[in-house]
Amino acid sequence: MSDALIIERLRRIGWRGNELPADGLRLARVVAQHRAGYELHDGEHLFGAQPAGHFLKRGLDPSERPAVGDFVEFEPGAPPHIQRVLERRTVLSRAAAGERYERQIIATNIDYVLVLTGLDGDFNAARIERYLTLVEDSGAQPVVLLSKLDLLDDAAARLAELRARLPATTPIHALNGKSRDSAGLLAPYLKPGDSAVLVGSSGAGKSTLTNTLLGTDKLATAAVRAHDSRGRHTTTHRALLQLPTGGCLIDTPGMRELKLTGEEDLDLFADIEALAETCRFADCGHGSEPGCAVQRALDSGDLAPERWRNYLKLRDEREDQAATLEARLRRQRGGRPIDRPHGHRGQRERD
Ligand SMILES: Nc1nc2c(ncn2[C@@H]2O[C@H](COP(=O)(O)OP(=O)(O)OP(=O)(O)O)[C@@H](O)[C@H]2O)c(=O)[nH]1
Ligand SMILES: [Zn+2]
Repeated sequence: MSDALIIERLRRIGWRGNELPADGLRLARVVAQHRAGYELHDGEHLFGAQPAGHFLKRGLDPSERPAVGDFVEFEPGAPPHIQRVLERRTVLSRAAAGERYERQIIATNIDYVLVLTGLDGDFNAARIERYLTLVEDSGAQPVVLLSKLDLLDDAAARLAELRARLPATTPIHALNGKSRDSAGLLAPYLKPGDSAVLVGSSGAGKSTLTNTLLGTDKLATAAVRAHDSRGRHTTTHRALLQLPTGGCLIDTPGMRELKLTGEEDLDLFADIEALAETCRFADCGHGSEPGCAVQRALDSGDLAPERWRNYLKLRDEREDQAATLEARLRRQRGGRPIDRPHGHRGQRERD
């Protein structure tokens, strides 16, 4: 097979390089990771592969191992062995569950993260904000999609609420996931060579929209359904979908239950942080302290209680993760406490 054809196939699944590997190695993209190994795609075929021995060394930073979305060099064989991970363009990650603080990669080399929420009863602007926090710093561009527009008489109020909360640079599209028009609307995010992931809670309409993007009919929706042991319907795993627009959609189960990494900025809540800076006491708990700017703003209605709760939740999550990290560092240092820069006690009036 000619190099030109190999390159053309790799372009279809998002490869942007120019040079094919030498030394008998070949290029492919990681589209799934299982306990038993990896699934790779070369733009034409899907096949299994194993990581080379050096990826299994204890103590290796997990982020150095192949992850979904990676372009990798592999040695053909039975089975093929992944030798090297190419440099990542973007990295979506989250805090790994468990007692050790670790970043876990969800997907790499993603250009657009399509955050899907139903405009119906499921609508929750705070949750959308949390999803966006996860995308921040990944290098990928978030796009907010609101499905089930056709079920609402008037979505203007919900759209306005969301527009006011999100950064002006974040696109928001309300759509009907069942309508062909939606494929046209989203085409700019699914151009040839671009990779997108679709995230959103169960029932938001991910499968419906995916089928619309694929241009397949209702039959296909049924075909991708399966029943798990508890009889619930689940979406069977189709790791990489090549779309008619030339882009590809990576569907990874890891995107389904997103958790914050503790490393994101609280940028979306910069106004609240600025407000809290104006409390009389520097270490104000924003409860019943005199001169609390947050309580004042809540009383006057300048700060919506829901937004304040959402901010606290996000902050607590980050603090939990920081505490876990600190405990680990302390264990590593043989139990000695770590100097804390903000270790003051009691109330300290601002000067
Ligand atoms: N009217 C209307 N119904 C929609 C729309 N999008 C999805 N639905 C319906 O909402 C229900 C859930 O949609 P799915 O596509 O299965 O949702 P999902 O996000 O894939 O859900 P999981 O597979 O559980 O993760 C289905 O009955 C769809 O037909 C929409 O834009 N308009
Ligand atoms: Zn306060």
